[in-house]
Amino acid sequence: MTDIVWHQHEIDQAARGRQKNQNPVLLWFTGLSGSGKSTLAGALEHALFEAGFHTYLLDGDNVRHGLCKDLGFSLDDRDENLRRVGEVAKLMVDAGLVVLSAFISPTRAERERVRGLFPEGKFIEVHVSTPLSVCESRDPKGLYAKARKGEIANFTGISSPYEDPDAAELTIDTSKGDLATQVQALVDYLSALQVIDGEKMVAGLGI
Ligand SMILES: Nc1ncnc2c1ncn2[C@@H]1O[C@H](COP(=O)(O)OS(=O)(=O)O)[C@@H](OP(=O)(O)O)[C@H]1O
Ligand SMILES: Nc1ncnc2c1ncn2[C@@H]1O[C@H](COP(=O)(O)OP(=O)(O)O)[C@@H](O)[C@H]1O
Repeated sequence: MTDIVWHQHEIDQAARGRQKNQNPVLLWFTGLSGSGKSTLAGALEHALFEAGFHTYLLDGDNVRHGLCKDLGFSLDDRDENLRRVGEVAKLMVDAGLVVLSAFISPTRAERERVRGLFPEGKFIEVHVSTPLSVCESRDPKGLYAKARKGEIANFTGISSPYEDPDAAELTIDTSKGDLATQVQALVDYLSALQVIDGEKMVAGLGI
């Protein structure tokens, strides 16, 4: 590795962001299975896309069909899953995009490692803090029932740990309030940070 030297290209992240009228960042949604990560990230992406912003949503279930299909759910495999996703997200932010990611990402160390890939302010951690009891009662994929019966090993919240973030930029419990209000809170945060120009958002957010 010592013989490999970084090549600084002329077109950089700031230039790509300017071209797209946005300030590229990574919004990292973390929380239990069924907490609402994909729903929230998907609704926010929809609202941003409708307003003309340039986005990409990286979703755990989807990434595990390709880039990470060789990985399971041991803590080591999750670590490698999130290492790869962090690096891919970094490239996408560098490409000028507002990147959203929806991964359980159960440990503080994994999330802090991804945060460490970005300058201050570019990694926005969103803790989807919906309680385990609510996630388990939703059980949209029937996975909690299988985990309780011992048919799935290492299931987050049941037989594998989830560590709550200490200092997430935002915390959203989807068992309270409605989706439109939650998405509006995210949009307001991005506008305040000048990631996007909030004036461009379409009324109703497309929800
Ligand atoms: N053992 C176990 N534990 C947790 N989740 C499981 C497991 N097995 C399969 N699934 C399904 O995989 C989705 C989570 O994948 P992630 O890549 O987000 O997980 S991780 O960040 O690497 O921990 C998760 O998706 P979400 O429900 O969208 O969170 C589950 O559908
Ligand atoms: N903001 C929300 N408000 C109310 N219910 C929600 C919300 N987001 C998700 N849900 C419910 O929770 C279930 C799981 O959501 P999902 O986004 O798939 O979670 P995750 O990606 O964290 O596994 C959905 O099928 C839906 O019924």
